[in-house]
Order: sequence, then structure tokens, then C-alpha cells
Amino acid sequence: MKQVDYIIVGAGYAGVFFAHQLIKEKKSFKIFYDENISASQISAGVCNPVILKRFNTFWKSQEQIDYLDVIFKEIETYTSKNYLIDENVVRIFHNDSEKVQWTKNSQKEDLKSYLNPDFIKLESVENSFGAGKVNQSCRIDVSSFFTDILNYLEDNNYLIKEKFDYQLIDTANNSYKNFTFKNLIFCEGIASNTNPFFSNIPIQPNKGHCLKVKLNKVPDSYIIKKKHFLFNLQNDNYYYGGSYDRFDKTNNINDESVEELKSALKGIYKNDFEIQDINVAFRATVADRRPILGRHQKYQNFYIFNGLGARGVYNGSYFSKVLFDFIENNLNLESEIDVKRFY
Ligand SMILES: Cc1cc2nc3c(=O)[nH]c(=O)nc-3n(C[C@H](O)[C@H](O)[C@H](O)COP(=O)(O)OP(=O)(O)OC[C@H]3O[C@@H](n4cnc5c(N)ncnc54)[C@H](O)[C@@H]3O)c2cc1C
Repeated sequence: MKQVDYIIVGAGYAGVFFAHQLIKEKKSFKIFYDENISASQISAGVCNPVILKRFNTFWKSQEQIDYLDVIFKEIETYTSKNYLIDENVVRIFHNDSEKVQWTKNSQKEDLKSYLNPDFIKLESVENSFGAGKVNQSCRIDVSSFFTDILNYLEDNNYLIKEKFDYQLIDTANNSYKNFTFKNLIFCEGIASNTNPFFSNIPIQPNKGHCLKVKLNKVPDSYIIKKKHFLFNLQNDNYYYGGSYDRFDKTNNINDESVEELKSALKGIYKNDFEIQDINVAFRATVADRRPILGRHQKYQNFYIFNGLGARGVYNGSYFSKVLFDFIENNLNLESEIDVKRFY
């Protein structure tokens, strides 16, 4: 038997950001990854402090923005790469009343550092009412981030590429196969609905499609948003997505969602484009739109870290430290995020 401080199940944003906290604090651990392409890996990686429907912000947005710089600098110390891309979100207005709303909200105390009051005109896409820029927004290089971090975890003997089997946990001895552990952290996204220890926690799958498209005319170098995000990946390849669907629970590509994305893209981009790739995965969402962290009712060293919703990067990075401090430093979990709210 090999003794480790932690076992983590799942290697999306929740799992790898928590793994980072363990690397930083020199804890021993293993992270299980079943090699399925996760929502995290197909995500746009956009970090945007503004809810772009109503031009509002959300709980702890500034703390999350500030922590993003800290955590990515820490990760850079061992992957030697900066994954933060300094590109702002610009929201195309649908009509004049949205511009009025933006201006009004840009004067509010909690929004004035985000909503840039000077409108911009984009060159490459339809934006007859102009667009507003979200200050402090950015995105991460999702593909390099997961490639590098998974390689790092594998090279340093942390990563176990296999499906974690709940039936093999020996709860009496805190062991799993040939490991004994102090703490077990479940970060499985929507697969937590099949986890016998946390299956009663109401995680709702929300299916998202996104496209990789080749554009024949280069758009402005922003994260352009009307209904979905459009931004450059590499050369003439662009990301476009993602869709939201609460009802379709199948894993396959849904033609209707792809059509919805194509027609929305055609609505703003009047040149030809070619679809190179279609990806699909499920966001793990919660009705109260707050992540879920905390301790199992009975097994005091079993924890959940889930419900990151549409904000995997902000929630995953910021709350990985909150969870670590709760477990190791006895800091309180705020009731808004504590899994206890479902007990
Ligand atoms: C199309 C799309 C676009 C998005 N865009 C953005 C965006 O721009 N910005 C943003 O912040 N967020 C975005 N999101 C949301 C973000 O992707 C999610 O919040 C995030 O992926 C949740 O991370 P997670 O680690 O909780 O779950 P997941 O990403 O689902 O990861 C769970 C992992 O656990 C593994 N796993 C599950 N069960 C087991 C088991 N038994 N054994 C081993 N491994 C297991 C899975 O294979 C997976 O790797 C987007 C999502 C989608 C679908």
C-alpha cells in the first residue's frame, strides 16, 4: 500500500486547479482521469466578469479576477508558460436600448471598472448598433493549458489514466486499490450524478456545442460576442460557441444545435466560413448558480468540488484555494457555496 495525502477524481478545471494547490503546498496525491474529453477541454476559456444578457456582475467577481493572475503565475513556475491571453470581450448591441442600459450600468459602483463607457465599432462583423468592451476580461489558452498540465501531472507521477471505480473504495480503511489516502476529492463534473456518495446533490447537465471554423476574412482581435463567442485560435482557425441545452442528455452531436450556431455566426459574419470541427460536452450546473464545495455528511474526509457552471476558469481557480483552506487550514466555507445547503 502506498500512502498519499489526497486522491482527486477528475481532471477538468476543478481537478487540475485543486491539484495545483496540492503541488504548491507539497502534498502527495494521485489524480484519476478517465481520458474522456471534458467540458473544460472544449470550453472557450473566456474569463468575463459581466453577465452579458443583463450587463450585471456576479458574487466575488473582482476577487476571482485578482486570483486568476496569482494562480496562473504560480502554474507558470512549473510549466514555463503563461496561459492568460490579454484579449477583451466586446459585446455587440442588439438595439439602442441596450446601449442605454450599458451606459447606465457603467456608472454603477460594482460595474464601472468592467463596462467601458466608450463604445467601439467593429470592422469585420455586423454591428450596426456598435459594441461595448468589458474591461478586465480575458481568456486562457485552453488547449495548451490542458496539454501542459496533464503532461506535467503525468511526468511527475501524479496522474493515473483510468476510470475511478467507486465500488473499490474501502471506506473503513481509507484505501482505494493499492493506495491509502487521507482525503478523497470528487471533481467529476456531471459524472457526479453516478457517484454513490454524492448522487443526491442536484447537478444539472447543460449540453454545449462549439465549432472550430476557418474564416476567410480576419475579424477584429477581440473576443467578439453577440449570442456566442468568436475569437481566433491559431492562423485562420476560430472558436465559435457555445450553445446551451438543458434538455438533450445524449452524448452525440445534435444537428439542431449546430444549425443554431451556424445561423448565429452567419448573422454577424457575412463572409464565407468552413466548419473544421464540432465539439460537444456537458457543463455541470446548479439551480442557484453557485459552485458546490465541501464535506460528505458521513465520510468526513470525502469532499465534492463541482457545479462550476458556465464559469469553469474563474470558479475552478478561485474555489480550489477556498476548498484547500477549508480542509487544511480550518477556514470556514461560506454557506452560499457549501454542499451543506443540499443536506
Ligand atoms: C461549449 C462550452 C463552452 C464553455 N466556455 C467556457 C468559457 O468560455 N469560460 C469558462 O470559464 N467556462 C466555460 N465553460 C464551462 C466549463 O467548461 C465548465 O464549468 C467546466 O468544464 C467544469 O469543470 P469540471 O472540472 O467541474 O468538470 P469537467 O470539465 O466535466 O471535468 C470532469 C472530469 O472528470 C472526469 N471523470 C468523471 N468521472 C470520472 C471517473 N469516475 N474516473 C476518472 N475521471 C472521471 C471526466 O472525464 C472529466 O475529465 C464552457 C463549457 C462548454 C460545454
